[in-house]
Amino acid sequence: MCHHLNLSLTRRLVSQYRFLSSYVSRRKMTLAAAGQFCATASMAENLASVKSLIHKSVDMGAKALFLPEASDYVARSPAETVSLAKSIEQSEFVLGIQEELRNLDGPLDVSVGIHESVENEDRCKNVLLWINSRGEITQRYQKLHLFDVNLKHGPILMESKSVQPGQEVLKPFDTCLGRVGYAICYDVRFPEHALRLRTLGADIITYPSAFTVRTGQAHWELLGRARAVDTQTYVIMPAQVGAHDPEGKRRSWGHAMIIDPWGTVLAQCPDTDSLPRICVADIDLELVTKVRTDMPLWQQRRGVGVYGYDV
Ligand SMILES: O=C(O)CNC(=O)[C@H](CS)NC(=O)CCC(=O)C(=O)O
Repeated sequence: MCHHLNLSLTRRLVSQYRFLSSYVSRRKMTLAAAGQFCATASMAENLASVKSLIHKSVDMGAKALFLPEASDYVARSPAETVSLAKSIEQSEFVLGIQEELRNLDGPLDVSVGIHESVENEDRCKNVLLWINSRGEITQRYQKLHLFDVNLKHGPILMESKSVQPGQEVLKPFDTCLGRVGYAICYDVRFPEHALRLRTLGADIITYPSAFTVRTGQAHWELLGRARAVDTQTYVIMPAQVGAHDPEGKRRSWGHAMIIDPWGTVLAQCPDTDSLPRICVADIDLELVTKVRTDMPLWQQRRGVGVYGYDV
């Protein structure tokens, strides 16, 4: 009797396990990595950090690595920011990443934030590039919203002193993970931008950042999760961390993270040191579809007649 019971229980468990594992393995999931490190004013140093993140990502089986804003350098003044800027074709930092990707074993795509110089202009551009596994630059976005703030207890930063703003939203583009929408750092505070990316087809939005410690403590995770829940997309937030100069005048918040379309933080880097790190999570496009089907926000929006504008 007892023997019988155990046998049928075992059978039931085995068949349940078979069902579940076939269900799980049928779902196509692709591993994404979000990078965190501390860029200095030395492009060569930063390239070395980024190369180590590229290798960590491949070792862990990730198919794309998302790097922070200003991965090429974080300068000590607006004047230095402009003077270090290069054209994309002449940036040894970008050329170094392209070459590294061409020589890898596994295929890896990279999203990376850099500065781009503009000929005969006294300001540069803050841009985000997609570099595919063959080392080709296939997408370029220029930061739309510039971080000009003057908080009573700090920070005071005037990004527009050294940077020209972009003029258009970049249409989300296909990648091995899904359709990616591009935005940078301070852009995360503008929900209209995220909503527009979703309307244009994004499954994933990335906000590569160098958030200040003060604003990061108060808003970083809140904003990332809010944009994920607003748009029902994955949100990938690569981040600069720690002190960028020896005096520690400029520090970044860190906490690189990957958030799913339900708002769950799937992975996060610690801020206990400034070592180059990645956190990884599976991108599951079926979850994107499920969240959107269960709660069809985009069929329920009221649009221009009610809000005064469409997203
Ligand atoms: O200066 C560079 O080279 C790279 N760019 C940045 O670090 C930018 C502009 S100063 N930082 C931000 O946008 C922080 C936003 C932020 O912290 C917030 O929204 O609270």
